[in-house]
Amino acid sequence: MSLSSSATTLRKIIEDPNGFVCAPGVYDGLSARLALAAGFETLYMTGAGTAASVHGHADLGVCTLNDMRANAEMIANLSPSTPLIADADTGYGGPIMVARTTEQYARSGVAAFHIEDQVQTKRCGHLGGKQLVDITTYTTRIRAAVQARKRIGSDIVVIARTDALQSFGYEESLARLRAARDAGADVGFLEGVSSREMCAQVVRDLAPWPILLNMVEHGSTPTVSAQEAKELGFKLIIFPFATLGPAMTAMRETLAKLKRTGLLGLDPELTPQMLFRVCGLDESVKLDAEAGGAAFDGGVDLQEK
Ligand SMILES: C[C@](O)(C(=O)O)[C@H](CC(=O)O)C(=O)O
Repeated sequence: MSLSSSATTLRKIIEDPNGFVCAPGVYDGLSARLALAAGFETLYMTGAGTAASVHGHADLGVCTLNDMRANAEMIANLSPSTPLIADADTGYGGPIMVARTTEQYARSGVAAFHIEDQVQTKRCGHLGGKQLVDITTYTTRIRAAVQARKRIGSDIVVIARTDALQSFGYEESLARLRAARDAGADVGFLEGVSSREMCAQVVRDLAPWPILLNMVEHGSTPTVSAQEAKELGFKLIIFPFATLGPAMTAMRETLAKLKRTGLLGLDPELTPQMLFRVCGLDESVKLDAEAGGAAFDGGVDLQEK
């Protein structure tokens, strides 16, 4: 399988007039395994989830290129044929760093990434008070990514995100996305779309350029389902909190129960074997045996005594 194959797969879906991508946000190996097991054909690596899980920090520009690349590489290689769209924040510096980000993501098996026009001390797009770089700096970032992609002969999909809506309004956001498109970006992403009308409008104003919808429930964007997004003309929809949100609720509830009762009270089917099976237990045991190893000859299930 060639290095760019999942990027090529994603490109084909985006170029297909009937193609549509619905990608749940994942932030670590287990959440990615669960999304794959649920049958999703594209994954999204959330930067907010990476900051929260890797560093225990808020989405405030805490993750470095190395943090993000390492997490993306691990996730992308759990199922190399499944395209992974990864957050690339601001590109982590000037044009030289944006080029490094592009090359490293491509070589790590990432199929697509988004770069935005916030300042380096960025924040989650659904927080207030965002500060932006000017349009020239933004298009320089996009150009650096597009040129790097071409230089290494990768199909990695460059998604141009603008955060300009909150401070500068729709027309400026449109101008920024048009400039990014002219600089060679493959997909547009208007962060924090604030109404359904605007959803339809941004798709129309930039047609036939493919547009991504970022579905952050309880953020700045009205709740739109994957089906509705498709009907509105979006080509891709990501749900950054698809696994982080429910994980947080479940962990909180179980921890409170442990504190209260001294027990977890987990579902009976949640055995260690079941958890590890989600994480490739059987494939690993098979691999060992096929190589002539005998470590798991007796299996891994508990024997009745
Ligand atoms: C898409 C995003 O960049 C992410 O990190 O997943 C975030 C999501 C969030 O924190 O609400 C963003 O929209 O900025």
